Amino acid sequence: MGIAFLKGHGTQNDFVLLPDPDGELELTTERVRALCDRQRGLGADGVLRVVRGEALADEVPESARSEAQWFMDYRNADGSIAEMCGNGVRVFARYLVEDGLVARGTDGGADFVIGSRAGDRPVRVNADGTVTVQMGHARVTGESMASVDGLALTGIAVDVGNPHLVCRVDTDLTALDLRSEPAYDARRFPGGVNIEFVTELGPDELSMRVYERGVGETRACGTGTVAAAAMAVYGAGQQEGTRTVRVPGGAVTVTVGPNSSSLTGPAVLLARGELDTHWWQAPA
Ligand SMILES: N[C@@H](CCC[C@H](N)C(=O)O)C(=O)O
Repeated sequence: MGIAFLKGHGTQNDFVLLPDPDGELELTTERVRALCDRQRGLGADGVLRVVRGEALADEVPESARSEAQWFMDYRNADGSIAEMCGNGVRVFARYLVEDGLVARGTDGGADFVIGSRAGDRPVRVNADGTVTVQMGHARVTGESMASVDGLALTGIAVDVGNPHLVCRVDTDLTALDLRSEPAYDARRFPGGVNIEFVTELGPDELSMRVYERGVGETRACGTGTVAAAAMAVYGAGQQEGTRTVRVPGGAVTVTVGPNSSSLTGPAVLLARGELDTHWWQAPA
């Protein structure tokens, strides 16, 4: 028997899911990198290990211990661990419901909680397959600088469980060269940072590109869209507000309040199969 996997994406931020209810898989950096590699692996921006909360209790910091039945063990494509993934958690939630690991209610939707290293995230899998996630407080923690493609930008630092630097861009967003990592203040972000480039398209609509920590440019970043909406809503002097955030891979809806935020968007499962056990032992 090989090792079960699924492939999914949320606004084209794509993931390999590894169902591992009892926490038996040894998810090494090498294996994550090989799985995510688009030539020698399945190809993905990250890996979502689907594990029961009780099975992972010893591996997660005390602050992230959860009573939730399922825990999202998230890894970036370079093998690093991140606290949270807003697109990944939607795909993770949809998998649990589609495979009957969480039951739907009479309205066809399902409400439950998923544990993550950033804390518990209540989710609703809607009857139409979209997913709404309560993303917690998007906390603005100050300002910092980034530079990319010859542009020096001032950004707003936003903590969505993981770190973000949201930079407003007045020039054509599609022309930005994000093939290499933007420069940022490593003293301010010693663990690295996800950097969003954002243009306001109208009072309720943003356009965003992102360079993700541990991955590179991706076609979407859920936590990044929450950070971008927080920048726009709070920056407009509002306590709460809703924004459509357009990214290269689609669009999501984000609502930001004084101490809370929510993210609604698509979650797609497109394939499932088995990894070869020989490859898993020594990914080539
Ligand atoms: N794609 C994710 C964010 C994944 C983690 C991030 N790269 C980090 O290192 O913090 C999302 O949809 O939020």
